[in-house]
Amino acid sequence: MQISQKQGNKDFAIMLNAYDCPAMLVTPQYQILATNKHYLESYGAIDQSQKAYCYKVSHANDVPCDQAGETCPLSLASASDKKERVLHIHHSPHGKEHIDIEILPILNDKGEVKFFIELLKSVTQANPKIGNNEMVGASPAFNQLVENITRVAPTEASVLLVGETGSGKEIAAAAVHLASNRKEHPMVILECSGLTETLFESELFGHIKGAFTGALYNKQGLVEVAHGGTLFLDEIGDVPYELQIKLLRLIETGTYRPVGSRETKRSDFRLICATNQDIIGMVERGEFRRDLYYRINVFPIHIPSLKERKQDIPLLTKTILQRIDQSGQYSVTDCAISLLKKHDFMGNIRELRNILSRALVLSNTPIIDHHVIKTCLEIDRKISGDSGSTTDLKNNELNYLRRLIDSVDGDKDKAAALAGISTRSLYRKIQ
Ligand SMILES: Nc1ncnc2c1ncn2[C@@H]1O[C@H](COP(=O)(O)OP(=O)(O)OP(=O)(O)O)[C@@H](O)[C@H]1O
Repeated sequence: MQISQKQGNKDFAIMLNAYDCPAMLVTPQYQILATNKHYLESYGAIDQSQKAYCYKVSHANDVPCDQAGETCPLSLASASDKKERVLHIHHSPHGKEHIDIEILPILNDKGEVKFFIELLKSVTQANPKIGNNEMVGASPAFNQLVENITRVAPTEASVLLVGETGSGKEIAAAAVHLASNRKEHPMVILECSGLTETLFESELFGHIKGAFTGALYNKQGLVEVAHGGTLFLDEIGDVPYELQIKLLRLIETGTYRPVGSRETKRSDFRLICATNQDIIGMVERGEFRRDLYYRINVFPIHIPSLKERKQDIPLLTKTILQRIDQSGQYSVTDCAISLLKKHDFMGNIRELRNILSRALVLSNTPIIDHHVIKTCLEIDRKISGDSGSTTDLKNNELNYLRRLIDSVDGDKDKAAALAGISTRSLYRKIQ
């Protein structure tokens, strides 16, 4: 616990220790009067030789956040006289961090705000700097996403993640699960597209031996595995209409029957669904059950496309590069990043990842420059049939694919996956 000697306010400062997270006592003039023991453990002592202001300590700013064009929790709580909550990126001894801030105004008997208690909860599923597995980003669209995830995660509400392909729906589902009270239990994923009725049912509910031809053993369903944890249904819009009623029954009652069994089982899971389709349009066209839509759509979260968060491209590029090449020897030039920023990423972050995987193969040096990125982007356009078919481009593509195959020791399935094309197309192209 740290108390500003000049201000005293010891009683308030002692109270801060009752919070199980870092907390500080702040005046309406932004001055930090005290911090609790969790604050000290997480962020260290504040220099009290001069007045410590929250905007200086947490943001390294010289003016309050609202004067720097950001939301200021203090001014929000002053205006409402109520508890407020915002997501901020703080500077800390560990670098930049997403922090979920809760701020409580303390009023005197005249109803004037005397102090604020600021609670700071670190959001570990998001990272505004290069990170290992978490979602990274620092743009307003990304911060809004993190704020939504942080709010809904501790509740039991069903979440519907809506976003374009490759925009990060699965990683967002994992972030919700990891920030929930169910994080010690599994998150089970079912990819709903392309499943026949029998397969869907037996995957989800399990089956007993002899339930259908080929059912040689009893098989546990994913719903059972998800007990206590989270069930993530990816591409929910692809569940055939006839099967939607079974899903509805499961969600409404928490009960199900393994295929071929008369026994009714029960599972307690939190539901997260994802789609890249216009699911409301599907409801209106009668392709998706309205009752099921209302069940899965308790808390919808929009996953921004890369187009909506172009300013995250430099950070994402560096992070993804580090994740695909753990030797850490590769770097990207500013010119290459500018080129990436101009690209229209229809496949979003997955496309960015593919392009960077290709760049590693094509680059002759550990410095990935704009020439390499340009070639990777041109190959992409060529593969999707969207550009002039110059001989150069064809040769580039051929060279690239050959080097890609060499780099994975001749494994053509792996090379095709890296190039984002089918193995058949790969064979056709290298003939
Ligand atoms: N914010 C992020 N920070 C770092 N990597 C990310 C982020 N968002 C997505 N990715 C990466 O981008 C790739 C695609 O993400 P993900 O699989 O979650 O997308 P998706 O929307 O579920 O895709 P699909 O629509 O095909 O199911 C993954 O490699 C994932 O790790």
